[in-house]
Amino acid sequence: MLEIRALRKVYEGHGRQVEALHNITFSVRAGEFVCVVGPSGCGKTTLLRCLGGLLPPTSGEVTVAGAPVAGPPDGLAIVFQEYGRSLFPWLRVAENVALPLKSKGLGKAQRAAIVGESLAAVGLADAAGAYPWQLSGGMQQRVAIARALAFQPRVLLLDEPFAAVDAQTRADLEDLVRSVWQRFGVTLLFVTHDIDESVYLAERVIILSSSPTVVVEDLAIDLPAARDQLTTRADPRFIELRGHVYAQVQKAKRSHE
Ligand SMILES: Nc1ncnc2c1ncn2[C@@H]1O[C@H](COP(=O)(O)OP(=O)(O)OP(=O)(O)O)[C@@H](O)[C@H]1O
Repeated sequence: MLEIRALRKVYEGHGRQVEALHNITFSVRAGEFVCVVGPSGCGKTTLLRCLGGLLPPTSGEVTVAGAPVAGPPDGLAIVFQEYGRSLFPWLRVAENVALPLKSKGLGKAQRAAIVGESLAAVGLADAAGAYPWQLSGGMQQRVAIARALAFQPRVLLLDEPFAAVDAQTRADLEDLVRSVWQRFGVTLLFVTHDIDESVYLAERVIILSSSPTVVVEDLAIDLPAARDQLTTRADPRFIELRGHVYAQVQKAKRSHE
């Protein structure tokens, strides 16, 4: 579903060059849940922007469902880290969630049904009439997830979506994203710098090095599909996997110092 081949991205400007991505190759099959983890500043956001068609690569190729990405691909939605800036404060929650449906040419009743279903999926059916600024940070991020779901994407990209919420809310949102993935069968690429989060969430973890950024390892997460914040995180296999990812990230950092 997602193919990234020899992707390189160099930012140029003000007389200097920053090579954010050196050479990235990996793919994500339809319906997979893959996390990308790597040290701060290694180019995770740059990678997602290239995938989402928001940024042209310097070289290499990115395809979504077989089609080369030249602009935002059909059927792809992105949830950003900064929920505060991604929702419109002058629109009510339901209106924010309805926004991506405008271009789909659906009738009013159909739009309302999809909005209601998406809000219910994130546990916010009661908040439809509220304004985003009346909600907590975690609730606002759930609205952003509902908006992405309303679009009924085949591919969902999430860029450190829980970085700005407290630990308890973060755990709830992690479980929400896994249940959404299981229920809607969407292909999901989730970027995080949090090693525990990547192992808890994904079926596969792509570990990136620091700059010049390459894929260090493509690791299958062979934990049971039913995950639980208490039992999964206490599972010896979880502890082994997170230890392995941690060591790889540390090694990747050291090799560039
Ligand atoms: N628009 C830009 N112009 C120039 N350099 C940029 C631009 N955007 C990002 N960079 C540089 O590219 C590198 C990768 O940035 P990016 O934001 O993709 O990393 P990241 O892994 O998402 O970082 P973090 O984990 O801190 O969010 C950094 O060195 C950053 O300074």
